[in-house]
Amino acid sequence: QSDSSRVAVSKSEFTPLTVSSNVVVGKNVHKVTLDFPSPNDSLGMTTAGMLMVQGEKRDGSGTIARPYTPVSRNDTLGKLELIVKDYPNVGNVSSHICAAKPGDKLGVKGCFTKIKVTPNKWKKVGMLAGGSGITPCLQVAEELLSSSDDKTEITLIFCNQTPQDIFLQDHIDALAAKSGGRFKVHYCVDKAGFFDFWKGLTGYVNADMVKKYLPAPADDSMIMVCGPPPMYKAICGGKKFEKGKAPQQGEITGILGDMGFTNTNVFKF
Ligand SMILES: Cc1cc2nc3c(=O)[nH]c(=O)nc-3n(C[C@H](O)[C@H](O)[C@H](O)COP(=O)(O)OP(=O)(O)OC[C@H]3O[C@@H](n4cnc5c(N)ncnc54)[C@H](O)[C@@H]3O)c2cc1C
Repeated sequence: QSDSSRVAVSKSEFTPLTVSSNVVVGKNVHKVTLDFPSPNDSLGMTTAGMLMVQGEKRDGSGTIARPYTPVSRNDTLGKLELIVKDYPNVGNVSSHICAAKPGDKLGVKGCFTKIKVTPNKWKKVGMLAGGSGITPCLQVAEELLSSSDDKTEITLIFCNQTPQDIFLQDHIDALAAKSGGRFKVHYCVDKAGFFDFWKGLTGYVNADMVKKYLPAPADDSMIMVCGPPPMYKAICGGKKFEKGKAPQQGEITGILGDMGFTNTNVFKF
């Protein structure tokens, strides 16, 4: 962020930003770029952060907002980028964002920090991402890998339903390739089907995969989990939702709980 840079997005009210591009990057997955009012403006985010995006409800009954995770870097000037998975025919804000055309405006509020990530805070970080749950994991990996002082060993297991559903693979593989071994990636699919060429992991994430690829429970390690509710339930237990309160982490149960992980070394996005 340069001295003359201004934070473009307010934490207290929705700031309208103009869509400058909307590109399909996978099955029902879009990369949407939003321009800041000035090319010198910045996002003002502390990693790992998210922002709220407004959208029209599908039934036309008004506007609602949902959280999304910027995948552009904190120091990117003039724009922010989102990766959004559309739920066609059922989604509300996801469909609103994915249908946006260059020139359209989207209301954005934030950024809000979910967990502060700084270089060498942990020795090892494991990541379990399901589908669009890749976005916070990518944000954290990019932030740590961009620091020349950082030595964190990061291992990601990126889960999708089938090999065709995997998106951003080129981007993720390129990050790993230039990380000097600091960032390792394993792809896992529920079903490889007739994809004989599939060389990755198959089936839902299990204890053997966690033991083999991710850090063991330790004070200087952290496992980050982001995916759909059934994935949280199986891997670490769901987040705790109470009316009128921000979502809480909830107890660590499931595969990670059985392996001795606790809230000190697991974070649910
Ligand atoms: C901290 C945080 C960060 C997030 N970051 C991102 C991000 O970077 N990119 C992104 O794409 N999403 C992200 N999400 C999810 C996002 O906030 C919305 O929940 C999602 O886009 C669906 O919102 P919606 O308004 O379209 O659908 P909703 O109105 O919430 O749901 C409508 C219907 O859509 C279907 N649906 C919604 N979600 C799912 C799901 N996960 N699996 C299957 N069906 C579903 C269901 O049928 C549901 O009844 C994040 C969530 C959190 C909590």
